[in-house]
Amino acid sequence: MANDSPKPVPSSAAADDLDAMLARALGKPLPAAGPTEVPMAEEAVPEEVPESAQRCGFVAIVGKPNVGKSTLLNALVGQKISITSRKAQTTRHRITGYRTQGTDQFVFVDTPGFQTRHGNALNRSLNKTVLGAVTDVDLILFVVEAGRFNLADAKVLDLLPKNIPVILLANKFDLVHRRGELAPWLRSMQERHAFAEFVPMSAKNLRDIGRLFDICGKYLPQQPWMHEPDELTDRSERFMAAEMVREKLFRLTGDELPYTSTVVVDKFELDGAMRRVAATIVVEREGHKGMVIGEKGEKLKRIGTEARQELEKLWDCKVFLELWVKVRSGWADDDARVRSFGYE
Ligand SMILES: Nc1nc2c(ncn2[C@@H]2O[C@H](COP(=O)(O)OP(=O)(O)OP(=O)(O)O)[C@@H](O)[C@H]2O)c(=O)[nH]1
Repeated sequence: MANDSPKPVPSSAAADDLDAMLARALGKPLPAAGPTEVPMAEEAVPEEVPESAQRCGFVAIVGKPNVGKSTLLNALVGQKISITSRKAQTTRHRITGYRTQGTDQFVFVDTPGFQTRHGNALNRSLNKTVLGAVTDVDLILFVVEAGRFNLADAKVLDLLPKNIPVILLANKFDLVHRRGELAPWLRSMQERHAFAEFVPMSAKNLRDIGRLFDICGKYLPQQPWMHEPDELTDRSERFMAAEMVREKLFRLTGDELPYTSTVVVDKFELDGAMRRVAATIVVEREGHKGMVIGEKGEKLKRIGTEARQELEKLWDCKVFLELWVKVRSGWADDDARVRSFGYE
């Protein structure tokens, strides 16, 4: 088993050694300092692969909030299927994305960042989702910010089963300017868990994503694919609509709006080639409603326009999107409400 024999880390790695080690882990050259945006992949349908040659497995992406899990999932799938924002706790559901490359089919499971700060019903539900996601997989990508590790990371690491290989994925490597300082960090990380491999990278760098595929491929068991090679996700269009509105909501309101605001799709209809969506943004207080609507309704209008444009791109059709805002105080503390809004 790969994680029975962690890679030895040089005991007194100088910056050069570390660079060489990182280069080996990543394949040369090291990532450029600035991140490059990952373009949406034009999904090429893979050539016929005989069933006997197919490999297929589950890969869970775990980590505390805001380390870049959703950015990574989107880049791996080659399409935006998970929303991202600077606001922690954007991902609230287990999202499965697929990617088929050559003989390999990867089934990726994205998880909400594990919540340690508040014990409300929403967070209890989120944490249960994380636990469910890591128990039955072939490989775990434990995502941290390169060079950093705190209590929140430690709590996630503690949850990981010992019998499944875990790759330490040191994300946001583009933000590390003194790579030499990573050596002691890496040593301390190896003491915390017998990681199968160490991958410093940037989820925003397409070349790093290619290398990550090569690294992960060898952990997939040999078995027939579970999905069509051009399938990308098991999430419904209705779900994607709610997620897209939620992303724009968080991006455009910044830190003013508490993360407990959510989006519920009230209507989803196919009208010829067009999709008609009506959704409600649910906030906890009257004051939050104003933040969402903005002066003369400008903010809400922008949220609607940006979400509509992204959905039109995603589905390649015209979208008619109607948005409402409602106040439901205390919903995130109420188990029944949390369930009624679609959380498991
Ligand atoms: N510089 C840099 N920023 C990154 C990288 N990966 C992600 N980010 C940024 O980090 C922020 C958080 O990314 P997300 O992908 O939403 O993080 P997450 O872990 O899914 O967050 P939760 O949904 O809260 O669990 C966003 O602003 C991303 O653009 C990276 O490799 N380099």
